[in-house]
Amino acid sequence: MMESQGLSGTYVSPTLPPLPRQNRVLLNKSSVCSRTYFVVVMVFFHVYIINVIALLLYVYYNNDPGEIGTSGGDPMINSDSSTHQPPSDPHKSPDLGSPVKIHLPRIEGIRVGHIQKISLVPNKVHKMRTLSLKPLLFEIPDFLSEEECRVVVQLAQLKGLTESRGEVLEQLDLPPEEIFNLLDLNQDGQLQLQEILTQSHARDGMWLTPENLQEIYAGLKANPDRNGPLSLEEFTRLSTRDLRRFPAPLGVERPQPAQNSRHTWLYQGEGAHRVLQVLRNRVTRLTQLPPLLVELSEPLQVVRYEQGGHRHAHHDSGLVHPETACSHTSLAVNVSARFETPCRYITVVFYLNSVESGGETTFPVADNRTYEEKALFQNGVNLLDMQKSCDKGNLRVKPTQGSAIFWYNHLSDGKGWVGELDEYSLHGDCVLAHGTKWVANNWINIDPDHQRQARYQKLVAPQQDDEGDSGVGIPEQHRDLHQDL
Ligand SMILES: O=C(O)CCC(=O)C(=O)O
Ligand SMILES: [Fe+2]
Repeated sequence: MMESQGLSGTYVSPTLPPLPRQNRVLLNKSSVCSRTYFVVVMVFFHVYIINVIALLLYVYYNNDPGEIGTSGGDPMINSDSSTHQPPSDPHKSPDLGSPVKIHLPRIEGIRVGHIQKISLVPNKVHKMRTLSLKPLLFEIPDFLSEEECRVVVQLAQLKGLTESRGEVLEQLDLPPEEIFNLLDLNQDGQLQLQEILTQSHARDGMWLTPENLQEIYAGLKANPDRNGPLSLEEFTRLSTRDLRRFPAPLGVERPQPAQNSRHTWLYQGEGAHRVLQVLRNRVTRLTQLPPLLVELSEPLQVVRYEQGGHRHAHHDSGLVHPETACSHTSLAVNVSARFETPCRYITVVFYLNSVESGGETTFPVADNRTYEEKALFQNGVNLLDMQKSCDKGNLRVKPTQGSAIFWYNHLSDGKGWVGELDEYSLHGDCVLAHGTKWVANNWINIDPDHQRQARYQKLVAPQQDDEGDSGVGIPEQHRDLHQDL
């Protein structure tokens, strides 16, 4: 009884005889235990507090107002949840010496046929329709007024149009070793499948026909591992015959001029014709991109096609690869990359007149379940060839005066910046059956390498850079109401 009192009680009556030694030891042990318990609890408590503080700091720095390349907060005010809000990510830009948060707004397509109301000009509501999700492609009827279309065409005529580079048929009279060497991008002495596939993305410089590529592709597939690589010896055996320039098919002796178009470039910056400046601002509102990114992009390209004119399927932008640099940033940032590509995040096409027959812009693989190079050349059909296969593509847009279409040539990188080339953005321009077709291309150039873009901006637009908001935030008056119907 006494023992149990001594063990469990905190105070021991002074009138009671001293506790046996063993019990005293037990008492001491008990107080040590409670101290240890207290220390452990305190340690946990502190760790918990530190975690909470770290979390708060993380949230704080992730919500810091952006600098270069940011949209400056809510990029697009939308009536419902259809607005894409890319997750934020703090990027360090050593050249700018400050953490930079990048949010490129990206308009959501929701589903094919979805219509959003957009406010682009005062007292007018435009309806923007989703044409495809892969690529993310929209059509905006009446984007330009008849008068604006007329002014753009006349300004182009005033400036003068030059012959667009035709696609020529020419036998390649280079020795196979040299062709092999040109194709061997990584210079490892072997041809990998990826190196051949890369060729099919090439734009104007395309110099092998799809048939040539198919032949080499078949050779790679025929190799024991079914995927190449090809040695020079194997390549020589395979392709010494009939290497021709794109897009003339083998056996064609006297091809028609393939493109039959003329073009010019119209500057849209300060001092340019009011209509051109207005159109540029409208594109900024449409895309919701930071104005500076739009301002620093290529001028407006105006193209006139005559009867028979067309453009084979191509990508407007290039593959994102460590070996490639963007044309617009390469000089400014002095990079020494092996290849240069126009980094066109977005293409906006304005139709300046209506076309009766032919001349559609076509997206051969839009919304296909998968994208496979070899699916472009199947059953004797070459989906890249607009002279033969225009009607075989998945989607065609008829040019209607004043309409605009726009699409993203790149995917998002998942952090709010420009990611990989969207291969589904492959498009071409069908043969114009008769008459004339006038279009304008507004390309928005953004380097997928954010640091290169930031350095470029710092160089070409230093004032805006120093102003804090970098001139790339969306001005209040540019914020649109995008409303889904
Ligand atoms: O004219 C068209 O419809 C599209 C033109 C085009 O894709 C281009 O010039 O890159
Ligand atoms: Fe194009």
